[in-house]
Amino acid sequence: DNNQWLPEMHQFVDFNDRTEGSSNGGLPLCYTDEFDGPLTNNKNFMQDITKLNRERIPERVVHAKGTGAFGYFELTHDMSHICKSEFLRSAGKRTPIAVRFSTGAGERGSSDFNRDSRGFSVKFYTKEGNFDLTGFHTQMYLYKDPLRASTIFHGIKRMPGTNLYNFNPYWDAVTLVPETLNFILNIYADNGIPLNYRHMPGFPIHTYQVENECGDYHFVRFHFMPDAGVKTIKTQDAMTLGATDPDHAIKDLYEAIKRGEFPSWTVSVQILTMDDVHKDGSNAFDPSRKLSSEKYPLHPVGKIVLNKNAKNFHEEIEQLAFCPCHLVPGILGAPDKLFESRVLFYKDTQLYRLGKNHNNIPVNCPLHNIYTYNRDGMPPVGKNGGDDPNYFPNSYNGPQPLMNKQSNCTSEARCPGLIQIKESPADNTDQIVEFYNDLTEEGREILSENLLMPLKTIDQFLQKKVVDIFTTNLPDLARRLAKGLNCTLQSN
Ligand code: HEM
Repeated sequence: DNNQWLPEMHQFVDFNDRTEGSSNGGLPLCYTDEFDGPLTNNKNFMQDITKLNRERIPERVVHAKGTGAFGYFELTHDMSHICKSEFLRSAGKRTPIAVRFSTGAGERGSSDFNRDSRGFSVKFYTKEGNFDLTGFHTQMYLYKDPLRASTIFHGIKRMPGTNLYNFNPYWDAVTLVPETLNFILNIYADNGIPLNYRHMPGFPIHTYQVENECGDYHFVRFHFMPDAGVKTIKTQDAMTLGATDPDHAIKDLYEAIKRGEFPSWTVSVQILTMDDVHKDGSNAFDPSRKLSSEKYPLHPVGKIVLNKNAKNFHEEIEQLAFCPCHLVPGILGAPDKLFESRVLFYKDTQLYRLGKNHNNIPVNCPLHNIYTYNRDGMPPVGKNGGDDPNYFPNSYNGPQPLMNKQSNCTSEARCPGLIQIKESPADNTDQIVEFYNDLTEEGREILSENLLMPLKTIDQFLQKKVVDIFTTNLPDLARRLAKGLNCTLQSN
C-alpha cells in the first residue's frame, strides 16, 4: 500500500500561530503536478473529496443559527437552604460552564436580527454531573400543550413545496394556538429584537422543583440578566443591519471576549413554596405565562461570566448538546407536560443529529466521575466503561440513576420525585391584556405597525381571524390592525 500522502495529510497546521510565509507542511497544492493517472487512483485527491463530502452534519431542527463561549458560574449566595446541589452550596464557588446563544426559527445562514425568539442555553459542568438550562429571551414559551409542537415548528419554517417563507402557516398556527399571543406580543413590541447576545436576558421559563438535604421541596424560576443592561434594536435598523451584517451578534460576542471585555449576567431565582404552588395551581408551572415578580421577587444566586471563545466552532459549539434531562441531585426538573415532552424531544433529536454517543463528545462530557451504562456504538466511544457493570440494577455498586437516589431525609418520609400536577387548558389572556395596557401610545402604534408587516402578506380569511382574536380582549389593537388591513371589525 502506498502511504506516501498520509503523514502530510494528517499534519495539523495551527493557523493562529502561523507566521507569515511559514511552511504549510509541504502539502502539494496541485494534484496533477504530482500524478498524471486517473484521479480515482490519487489518494490525496480521494481523501480530500471524501472528507469534504462528509463535513456537514444535520443542523438543529430549531435554533440552528447560533454561537457560544465558555466561562464560569460563580455562586454569590449559598442556596443550600432550598437546594442540595453541590454547585449551589458555599458562596464563592466557581463552576465551569458552556453557553450557546441562538435564534429560534432561522437556518444556520439566517440573520441575527430576525424578529424571533432567542435561545440562551447554559451547561454547568458540576462535580455531580452536567446540569443544562435552556432558555429564551422572553419570560414565556409559545404554548403549554406538547401536542402543539409540529403546528408551531412547521408554522415558523419554510413552505414545504416552494421552500419560501410564507406567513400563512405562521399566523394560522398562532390563531389555532392563541396562547402563543403572549409570546408574539413580546417579540413584536418595540423592544422585541435583541441588539446582540451580550445585552440579552435569558429565561429558562419552566418552574423547576428543587430539594434540600432534608428532602424539602421548593420551586424556582431562573433569570439571567445582563450586567451591561438590556439593549434592543428598532425594526428599521434591524432590517438594514440584517441585510448588511447578518452575523452581527456572533461577531459582537466573539470580539468582546477577544478584547477581554467579558460579558456577565446576574443569575437570580423566583422562589415558590409548596403552599404557593397549592394556591396558584398549575399556573405556577405554565410555560406560556410569566411569573409575577411582585408576588415572587428575584433572589440573587450568582454570576455567569464568559471569558473564553471556542477554538473550533464545529468541535465546541456545533456539537454542543443541551437537554432538559441533564439534571443533578437537588434539581428534579419541572412537573409540567411540556418539560416532559422536551426530555424526549431533545434526546431524540440529538441521537439523530450527533449520534448515540453524543455525550462522549468532549464538550458534552461531564468533567468528573463519568459512570454510565452506555456502551459501544458509533464513535466517539470514549472510555467505554472497562469491565464495570453494564446492566442495571446490579449487585456490584454500579451507578444509580438520579431519580433512584434517596435523599438524606430524616425528618419526614417522602416519595422522591417530581410532584404531580393537574394541568388546566392554556389561559394567559390576563397577561396579554396587562402587557398591552402597560404600553405607551407610541408603543402600541409601533406594535401594530410591526404586526401589520407580516399580516399584510397573509390570506384575507387569516387576517380576519387574527383581528377577531384580538377583538374581545384587546379591542384597541384589533381596531388598529383592522384599519391597517382594511378589514371589517367584528362587533362584540
Ligand atoms: C420552555 C420552552 C423551551 C425553551 C426555553 C427552549 C429553548 C431551546 C433552546 C435555547 C435551544 C437551543 C439549544 C442549543 O443552544 O443547542 C433549543 C433547541 C431545541 N428545542 Fe427547544 N425550547 C423550548 C421548548 C421546546 C419544545 C416544546 C420542543 C419540542 C417539543 C423543543 C425542541 C427543540 C429542539 C428539537 C431543539 C434542537 C436541539 C438540538 O438539536 O440540539 N423546544 N430549545
